[in-house]
Amino acid sequence: MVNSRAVKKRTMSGPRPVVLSGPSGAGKSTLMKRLMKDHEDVFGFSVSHTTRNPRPGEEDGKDYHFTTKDAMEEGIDNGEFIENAEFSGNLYGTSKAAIEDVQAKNLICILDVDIQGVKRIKETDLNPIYISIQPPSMEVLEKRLRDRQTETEESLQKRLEAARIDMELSNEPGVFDVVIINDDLERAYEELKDILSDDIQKVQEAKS
Ligand SMILES: Nc1ncnc2c1ncn2[C@@H]1O[C@H](COP(=O)(O)OP(=O)(O)OP(=O)(O)O)[C@@H](O)[C@H]1O
Ligand SMILES: Nc1nc2c(ncn2[C@@H]2O[C@H](COP(=O)(O)O)[C@@H](O)[C@H]2O)c(=O)[nH]1
Repeated sequence: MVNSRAVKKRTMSGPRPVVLSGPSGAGKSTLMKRLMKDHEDVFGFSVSHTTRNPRPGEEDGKDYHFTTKDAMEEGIDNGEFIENAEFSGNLYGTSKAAIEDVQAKNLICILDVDIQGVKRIKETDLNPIYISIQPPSMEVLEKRLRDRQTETEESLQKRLEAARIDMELSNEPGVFDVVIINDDLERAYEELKDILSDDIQKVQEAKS
């Protein structure tokens, strides 16, 4: 892991993208939504494709592009995705268009992907900042996932199994630039904001 100063570099082509990863239920969406709400016109979300069913309140085209396995596989075969992975029995993927849509607006592109996505993005020239959001423990993670009431018992067990692998890999040197333990939400959010503060300021200055 390098210090946060070292990850505050930017690509020449515009704001450097941010990859948020970490176990399902660790708090990625919670932190990301707050970051985007508090910094309007700074961040843009890379809307992934998925074959899973929408949860109550999720909007097609905003939270995900909800699609079928056949359509997604066709898109993958046509080279429309920079990465894709199977997670908890469903396909997920980042389309090139999802990233281009954000970059065209000169916003910091945020990608929310699992650990497989992280590995695949490392094979591309996207050059994002890699941030892992981790829960304080497996017990806390399981409680958060159960309390969220979005998973069947089968899906929950698959997610916990994936989380064990994720938690091990996230500690390997060089995988992530920064690992944030999301125990106290306020503290985790302050840490995330601090890591991105230079990038946020540069986008704000460019717009003023
Ligand atoms: N620091 C925290 N303390 C307590 N609860 C939290 C904290 N952070 C997030 N939560 C809660 O934990 C649950 C999981 O959070 P969230 O949905 O943001 O996780 P996620 O990492 O985005 O999961 P997924 O990858 O499945 O989308 C939510 O109900 C959220 O309100
Ligand atoms: N490799 C990818 N992983 C993705 C993508 N979009 C989301 N995800 C990850 O999937 C799990 C489960 O998400 P959920 O919304 O069903 O709870 C989570 O870890 C996400 O980070 C993607 O495009 N590629």
